[in-house]
Amino acid sequence: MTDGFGQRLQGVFDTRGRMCLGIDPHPWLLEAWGLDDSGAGVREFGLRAVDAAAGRIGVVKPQIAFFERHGAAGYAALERVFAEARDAGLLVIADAKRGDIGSTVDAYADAWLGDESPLRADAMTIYAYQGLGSIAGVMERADAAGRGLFVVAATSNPEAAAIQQAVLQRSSRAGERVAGALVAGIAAWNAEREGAAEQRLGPIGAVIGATIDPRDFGIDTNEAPRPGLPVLVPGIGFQGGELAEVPARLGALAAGALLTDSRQVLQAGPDGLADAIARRADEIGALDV
Ligand SMILES: O=C(O)c1cc(=O)[nH]c(=O)n1[C@@H]1O[C@H](COP(=O)(O)O)[C@@H](O)[C@H]1O
Repeated sequence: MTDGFGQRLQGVFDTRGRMCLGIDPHPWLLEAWGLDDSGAGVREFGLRAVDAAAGRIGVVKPQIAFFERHGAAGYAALERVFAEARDAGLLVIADAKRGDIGSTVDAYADAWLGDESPLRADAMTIYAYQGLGSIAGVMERADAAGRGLFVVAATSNPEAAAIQQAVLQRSSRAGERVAGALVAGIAAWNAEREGAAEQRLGPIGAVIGATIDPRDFGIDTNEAPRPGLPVLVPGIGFQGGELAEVPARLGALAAGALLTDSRQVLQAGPDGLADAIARRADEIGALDV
């Protein structure tokens, strides 16, 4: 049986550290890198980013939106970038942020997590605002395939708080905040799986931004879930999140933290990127988690 996503992510933490490079080919970055804003441009950008990450860190997170802007050519570029990343031994998180009724979201899972899909990644980002039950099938599929999910919980953008801090009315978790209930629900799902007791990290994780305090979102940071919860932490650097504050803010959840940085590192340009990644990875490696 193949290792689960949680075990593979833990293996990366132990050997390559906790940095994830976000691959976000913004038009202004393409220009700064001397590349066209085209399918060929985003492919070249993605391949150079993978090349710079390989051997230095363990995870990359292509932001699908910037490839999707180029239609079929953008998707062809993504397939190449994913394949190169896999060949380089990097874990790939497809930042696709999908969500819908269960039967539709299952098809998204086929696209991003299916063994035969050319777009298969090791994990994807997903929304559960149509109910955690709407992604129950995807959680099962991901786990069965040794892949993972990062469920959007408490995001880095300030305008998200109104919805993510709202208090649930009708649910077995009535009275809890949306983000806190999602995190608790995921942790409970991870814990109920067969073999969970032996695993340090579960397959289903949460997105918790570096710019916010998870306690404001009703997220329990005092008690470590068992198995541990993978936590994708965006928002450091360009969005103002302070790396040094992340361990204290996440508290008991810091053990599962994967810190992702896109623009601040990418703006070093193709020639400076490898050094910029190495510097950021060192800063992350020095954190007390
Ligand atoms: O899921 C994400 O990665 C994500 C969640 C979140 O709360 N905030 C957030 O910025 N992101 C993504 O993380 C990346 C952040 O990029 P930088 O701000 O350039 O580091 C973008 O691709 C965002 O779409």
